[in-house]
Amino acid sequence: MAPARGSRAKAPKAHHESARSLKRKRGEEELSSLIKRVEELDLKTAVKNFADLPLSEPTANGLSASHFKVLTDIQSRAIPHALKGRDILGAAKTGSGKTLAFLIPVLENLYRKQWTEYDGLGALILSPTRELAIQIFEVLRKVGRYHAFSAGLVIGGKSLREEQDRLGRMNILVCTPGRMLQHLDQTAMFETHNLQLLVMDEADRILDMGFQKTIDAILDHLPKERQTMLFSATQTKKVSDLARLSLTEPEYVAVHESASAATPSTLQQHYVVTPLANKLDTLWSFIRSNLKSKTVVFLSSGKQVRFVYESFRHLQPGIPLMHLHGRQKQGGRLDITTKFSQSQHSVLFATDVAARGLDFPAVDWVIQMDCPEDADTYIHRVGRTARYERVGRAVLFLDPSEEKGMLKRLEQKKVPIEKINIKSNKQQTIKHQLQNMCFKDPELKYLGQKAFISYVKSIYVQKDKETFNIKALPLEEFAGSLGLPGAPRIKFIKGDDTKERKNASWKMAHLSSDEEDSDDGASKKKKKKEEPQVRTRYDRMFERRNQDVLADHYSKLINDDGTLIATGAGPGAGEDADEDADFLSVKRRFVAGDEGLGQGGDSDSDSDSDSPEADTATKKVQIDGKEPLVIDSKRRQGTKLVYDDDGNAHEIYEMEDEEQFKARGDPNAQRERFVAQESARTREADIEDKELVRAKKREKKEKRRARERALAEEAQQESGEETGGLPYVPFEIPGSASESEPERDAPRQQEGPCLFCRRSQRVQRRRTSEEEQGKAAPPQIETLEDLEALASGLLG
Ligand SMILES: Nc1ncnc2c1ncn2[C@@H]1O[C@H](COP(=O)(O)OP(=O)(O)OP(=O)(O)O)[C@@H](O)[C@H]1O
Repeated sequence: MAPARGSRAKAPKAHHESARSLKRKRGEEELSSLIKRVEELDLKTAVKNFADLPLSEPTANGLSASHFKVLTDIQSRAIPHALKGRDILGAAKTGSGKTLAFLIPVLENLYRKQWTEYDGLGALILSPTRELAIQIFEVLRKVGRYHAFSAGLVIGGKSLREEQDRLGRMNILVCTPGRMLQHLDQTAMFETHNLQLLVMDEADRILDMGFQKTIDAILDHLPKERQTMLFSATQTKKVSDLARLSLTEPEYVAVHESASAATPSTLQQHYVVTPLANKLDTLWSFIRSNLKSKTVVFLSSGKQVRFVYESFRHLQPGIPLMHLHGRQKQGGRLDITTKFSQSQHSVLFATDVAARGLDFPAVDWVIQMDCPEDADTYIHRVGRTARYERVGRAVLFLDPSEEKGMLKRLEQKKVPIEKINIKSNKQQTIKHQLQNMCFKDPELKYLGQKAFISYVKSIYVQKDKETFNIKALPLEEFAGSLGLPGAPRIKFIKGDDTKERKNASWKMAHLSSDEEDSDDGASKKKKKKEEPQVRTRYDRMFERRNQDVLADHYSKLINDDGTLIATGAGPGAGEDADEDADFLSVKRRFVAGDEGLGQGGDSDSDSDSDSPEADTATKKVQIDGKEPLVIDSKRRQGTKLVYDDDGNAHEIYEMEDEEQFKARGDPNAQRERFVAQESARTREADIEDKELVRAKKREKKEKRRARERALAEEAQQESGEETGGLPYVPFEIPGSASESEPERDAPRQQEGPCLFCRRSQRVQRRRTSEEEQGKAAPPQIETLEDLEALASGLLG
């Protein structure tokens, strides 16, 4: 008998459905088996290989595709506890693999809970710096590539609006604290009530005073019932911190606690005693003798970094130089970290923004030109070399006054360090070249002055007075070593604010300007408020360069009458002066013979600058030893001059000899003729001007149209990609290796982003198979935009 109509069509559908339910069943069985294996995991037996851990298929595949096979000590000790949902306090030496120790549990614990986009934010990973957040995100992308979770990077640098749109659908976020709090406070659709895991990398830094308020505010937004994991090479065990985090019976995993040293055994550590005034020479000599190395040089502030970088660049040591500090633009910072990572031989001058967590491959040397504020900072800085079983060398430069105190601190923290001497035949001096360069280049001199001030400031605010003694430092010689003709004068303010600053951690004070995340916004606002409202063009000119940091040397050239030029010193004196006036005020002294900007006089009172009278004061400027030029701002009225072919200046209308004028005829007729001529000239000029305005408008319009056309084309291309392009997706939906496999999350794939996910899976599968066959390399992330595009692309 022939089958009834329609039954033939129904048969494959029924078959398909039963295959699907079979697969779903198999998926469920695998999941419950995984859950059981985790429950039964024996915490006493050390796990050696990732293959021996109860891990989901997507994580296992991600690890093997990233060539991770054997666990490091911290991973083997921490991951089993973390898989069971325990709170973790993880401490292990630098470069020992802490990142995977928290990323694997994050992926696995969400996977076992069958986390989907509808469940919202499942895990929050906090990093103290943007660079580290980016690095963590990249590792997450690598090992999590076969998972279906959406992951995002929230580190600022983009408009809040752009990030807001995506946040609501993220499962895992890697972020810096400041930006995170901004979203928690301002993004309406951003819910955190479901959060399962909170991770703090470099936890001791995140929990220290610099971030205290921000972290407390973030914690207020998070549910108390959650798993919390803290990791650092210098872990906090402070009870108060643990209480703040509501940890429940945390497992303290400190793998190297009983080790004889707090630093990797493959790291050779030395120090040289080099007087402050010789440090630059020593650094230069070191770089010149290590042109085939990769070196990170740590300095105490962004201004120091800029000065050393710029001056060494002028001197051309014969090796690529790079610099990294918190004041650089985000894109630039990422470029530099990428370039340095890829370089074989180069020198990176950096502030402590690069001290923690950054995993630059194959760094040979870490040089600490400026003494670190404490032993923990030392440990993190040297940790940029000798990572994961590689060898590395570190040298600390110490002024004789710092030697005793610092060695004591290092010994207390179990840091083995040996003294070495500089070979005298290798020591070169660049003092004279620097002086010459600073003399010729006011910009460089300005940087040198700023570097000097920021260094002195950094020493002044140090808490450890046993190591840092500002009175013992030869500041005049130090200024000379930077190429400056004398030490910029600095006056230390006594008062409540200074006291507060003195008691604060230097790192905090320093990082507040270096890191986007520090909460220095309020103080910036305050400074803005204090700016004097009326400032003349001359005030601004004088503030622009060199005026706030002038030396004794210059003051000797000032006239005996000591005529004072009062300008906006103190809180209102422009951005840079603001910073220095935070707790140090710079005595203003105007300079004679200072690259054409010389002035005379001395300002004894900072309040001079704040008073509006300062703007109308008489200014006396002396240029290259010539007679002082007196500028009375009350009578400052410009005269327009024209120059003839010989370069002589004339007023526009100069008086003619009266007799000659009368000889030319009736004065009234001459006047009328003159007026008529001038009116005709004005009309002509008017027509030209109007034509010019029209041409400019046309040009503007053209440009706008071109922009619109480009945007339209871009949009077209984008929509083309939506249907046929290859968007890259970091994570794959588990269990979807073939279309016929059960689709655990089938319903969600039918809506909005799910369509994208399915296509992405195909793309990802294609890429993966290509990668496996060695046909295609994983896409290179070159800019922050690439990286952010990954996160946004994932969410469609
Ligand atoms: N199991 C592993 N097998 C091989 N390499 C690993 C393993 N785990 C981590 N690594 C590698 O070791 C290096 C250091 O890892 P990671 O950056 O996680 O160290 P860390 O302990 O967080 O260092 P820091 O304290 O400086 O932040 C990285 O290059 C990483 O790829």
